[in-house]
Amino acid sequence: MNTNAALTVTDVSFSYGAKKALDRVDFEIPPGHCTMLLGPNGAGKSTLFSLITRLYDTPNGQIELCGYDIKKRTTRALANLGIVFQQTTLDLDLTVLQNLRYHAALHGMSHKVAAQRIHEELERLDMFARRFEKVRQLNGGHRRRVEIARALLHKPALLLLDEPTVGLDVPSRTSIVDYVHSLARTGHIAVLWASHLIDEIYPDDRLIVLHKGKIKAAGSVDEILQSTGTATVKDAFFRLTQGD
Ligand SMILES: Nc1ncnc2c1ncn2[C@@H]1O[C@H](COP(=O)(O)OP(=O)(O)OP(=O)(O)O)[C@@H](O)[C@H]1O
Repeated sequence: MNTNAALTVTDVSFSYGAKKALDRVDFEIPPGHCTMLLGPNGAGKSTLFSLITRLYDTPNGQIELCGYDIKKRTTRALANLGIVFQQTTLDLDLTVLQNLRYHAALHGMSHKVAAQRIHEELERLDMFARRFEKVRQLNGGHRRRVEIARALLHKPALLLLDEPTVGLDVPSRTSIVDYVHSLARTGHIAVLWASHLIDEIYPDDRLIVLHKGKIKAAGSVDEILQSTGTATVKDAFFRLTQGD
């Protein structure tokens, strides 16, 4: 086991009644990389994210964030997590600054520390000049940037992204994909990114392919191409997600 892992998922299963959504799932997410979670519709990605964020209880198996069990040390564990959901969770009638201040307060940051962190993250995302604008006035790409800034305010070790580029135009999508990849590399943060879009994968990313609740493959892009005997991630994905 890698003791530096930001996230460790061990033997996790989950069912909705008789429907098994996750079946003995095991993996680790190391810092310094984007790990792309790929899976067709119904693979179990959202269920997995709901378990990691404690939206659902984990009845079987164990999930640890930076070594803290999310069931036994919930507060310590979740302090290491930043998340961007697929649907926006910003308050549209508050300004950018108000949304971020509110989040910082929930994380127990002092006003001074919050102001400094908000400044830093908005600057890095080129959004500082828009801090007094109401979120409702921002376009989709800018709203996403605010959500990423918010997820990073408390300096999490793991950033969880659930298809954050859905509905964005190509320039906004490209800038967010680039930004998050550089964040993983230079900030040495761990990123777990659920995506349907093969072109969001960079050559040095790690991949997890989930299909019908089971992990079909996990490793670097090269390892997965080699083990499947394919030339592209698209071909590897199709090969791994055919049948059961
Ligand atoms: N509330 C629920 N009740 C019953 N079954 C559910 C529920 N939520 C999800 N499922 C089933 O569990 C399985 C995994 O669903 P999940 O939403 O986690 O997949 P996903 O990979 O996120 O799919 P998508 O890419 O479409 O969002 C699917 O078979 C789905 O139909």
